[in-house]
Formats: sequence, structure tokens, C-alpha cells
Amino acid sequence: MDSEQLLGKFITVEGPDGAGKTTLINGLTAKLEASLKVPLVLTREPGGDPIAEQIRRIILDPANTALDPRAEALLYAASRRQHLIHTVLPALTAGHLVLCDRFVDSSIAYQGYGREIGEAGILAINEFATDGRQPDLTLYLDITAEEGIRRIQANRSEADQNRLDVETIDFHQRVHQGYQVLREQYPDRIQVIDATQSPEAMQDEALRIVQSHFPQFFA
Ligand SMILES: Nc1ncnc2c1ncn2[C@@H]1O[C@H](COP(=O)(O)OP(=O)(O)OP(=O)(O)O)[C@@H](O)[C@H]1O
Ligand SMILES: Cc1cn([C@H]2C[C@H](O)[C@@H](COP(=O)(O)O)O2)c(=O)[nH]c1=O
Repeated sequence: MDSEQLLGKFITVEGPDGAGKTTLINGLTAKLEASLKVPLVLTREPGGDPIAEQIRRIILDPANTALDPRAEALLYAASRRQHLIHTVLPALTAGHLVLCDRFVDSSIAYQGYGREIGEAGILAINEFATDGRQPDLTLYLDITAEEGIRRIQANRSEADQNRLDVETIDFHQRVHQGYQVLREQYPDRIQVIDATQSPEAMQDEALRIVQSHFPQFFA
């Protein structure tokens, strides 16, 4: 986020399904709070605001098999706008550290590449939704599509798998490819963490990256 009025910092966590984003965020939160000088705001996309959470339920409902790919992309962007305006920007204005599970990169990877809508169209609707705002730092959890889906199938009942989790392996491989393109486009913003490490090792690495990017936020 590069607006001068925003005193806080916006960190996103990205990666294929099953990469361990939720696990990382939970563990990293405890480690950050031990030494952070400012409040930490945890949030997620789609969701992170009451109306955005309602949109999330529509998008992820496995019963919504007829959802058109562009309608899906627009719903993610609508949810993102609501979340940005009502949760993220107020926290950044107040000087908080915002840690968000997914943001625009997910739309590029999943809708742009996974659904094969293309990067340009997804960028255009997200430019409108976010006024072109980008995270200050992105932690990308690096794992293959196959291993991510294996983890989900091994650990989540079918009833707990969402409409995207149950997509084909080809879809998840295209998503992974989309993330590789993003890593090449934004090598400074996107910091890569090997997601085949233990959860504890991943959390320690993430903490080191956040502290080195924003030392002013730590005691
Ligand atoms: N470093 C790890 N090594 C092995 N298994 C892990 C690791 N991190 C998480 N897992 C397991 O993999 C599964 C998926 O983890 P998690 O829910 O954190 O991923 P996620 O990226 O948030 O997934 P999704 O995007 O689908 O919500 C869980 O069962 C979790 O226990
Ligand atoms: C923000 C965003 C998300 N997705 C996908 C990625 C996941 O499959 C689900 C969200 O589920 P999670 O358990 O919270 O990771 O939605 C997407 O396709 N496009 C997006 O912009």
C-alpha cells in the first residue's frame, strides 16, 4: 500500500489450496504479538467484513456449480472492495499491521489462470475494486498443486471442502502456474517460504521476513 496517509502495513499470505496459510497465520500471530509495538489485525478474503462474508458463502458453496467464471471473478472483486473499505483501510489508517489470508494475487492465479479468464481482465476489475492498491509484503507458501490437494483430501472431510477445493487437478496446476508468473513479476513484494517445512520452521521464517521488512514495528 503506497498512500502517504496509511501509517500501517498490509501483509498478505498466498499460496495454492492446502499450502498451510491458516496454520501459518495462527502460529505467526502468537509470535508477532510477543514483540509487535502496534495492534495486529487478522483478516481474510473472500470475507473479512460482514457483507463480504455473505459473498464468501455464495462463492464457496459447492452447490453453486452454475456460477459463471466471470460472475465468480466479479464476486471476489466485490467482496474485496467491501473488505478493503470497511476493514483494511481503516486499520492501516490507524497504523495497525494487517495480516490478510489472500488478496488480488489469488484472483490472478485462480480466476486469471485457473479459470483461464486471463490476467488482463482480472487486473482491470481489481484495479476498479482496489484503486490499484497492492500489499506492502506478500508471503507466498510454495507447494505443488498435488501436495496441497493431497493435504486437503487427507485432512478435510468432503463436507468441509469448498467449491474450489473440489476442482480438477488441471485447474489447481494452472493456479500454481499463475503464482509462478506473479513471483517473477513482483520479486521484491512476494517473499517465498518453502511450505514443505514443518509449521514451526515456516512460522519462524515468516517472522524473520516480517521483522526485516518492518523493523520499526518491533520492540
Ligand atoms: N507445514 C505443514 N506440513 C504438513 N502439513 C501441514 C503443514 N501446514 C499445514 N498442514 C496441514 O495441511 C492442511 C491444510 O492446511 P491449512 O488449512 O493451514 O492450509 P490453507 O492454505 O489455509 O488451505 P486452504 O487455502 O484450502 O484453506 C491441514 O490439515 C494442516 O494441518
Ligand atoms: C481471494 C480469492 C480466493 N479464491 C479461492 C481460493 C480458495 O480456494 C478459496 C478460499 O478458500 P480459503 O479456504 O479461505 O483459502 O477461494 C479465489 O479463487 N479467488 C480469490 O480472489
